[in-house]
Amino acid sequence: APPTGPPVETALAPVVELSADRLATAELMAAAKWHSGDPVEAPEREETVLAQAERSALDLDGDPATALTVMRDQIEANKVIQRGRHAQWYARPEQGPEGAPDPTGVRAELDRITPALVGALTEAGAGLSAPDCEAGLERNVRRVAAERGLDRRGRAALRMALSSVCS
Ligand SMILES: C=C(O[C@@H]1C=C(C(=O)O)C=C[C@H]1O)C(=O)O
Repeated sequence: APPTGPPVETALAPVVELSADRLATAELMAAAKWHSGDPVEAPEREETVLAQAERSALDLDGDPATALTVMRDQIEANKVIQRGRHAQWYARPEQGPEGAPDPTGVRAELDRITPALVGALTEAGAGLSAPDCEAGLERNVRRVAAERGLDRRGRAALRMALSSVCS
């Protein structure tokens, strides 16, 4: 008999929710860097995030290659949001952020999300190669986008962050 488990749509729910949580931090990081003048791209930090993702996958008996590929997409999507905000604020400084969030705190939040996201991917397991993976992913994207009121750019970034989840 084929293995039974939760429907892939259910298994993907935490993957999509944690990805949306992760993208929400891009707004804070964009504001932090707008104030500090630091560039959006922080290559050393990216290496740290990727190493943590790989380690989490190994610890959980998951698939490190999947964890790395998905996290690379998550990082790219995060930078798209940050660059979009910077372009907007450059063009219209009056729309710029009021506060200057502490980037250390934002990175601590990202460091909590990474193992949870890798755990959710690991839990989804064989569902990621199921024929209905893309459909289940898209239903979750629409639900989470509606729940959180994501705009077009936010939805596009969420899809980008998740583009390698199904294989
Ligand atoms: C979120 C940041 O900005 C970028 C995105 C990263 C990420 O998504 O983890 C990591 C480094 C930066 O290239 C950051 O600097 O921490």
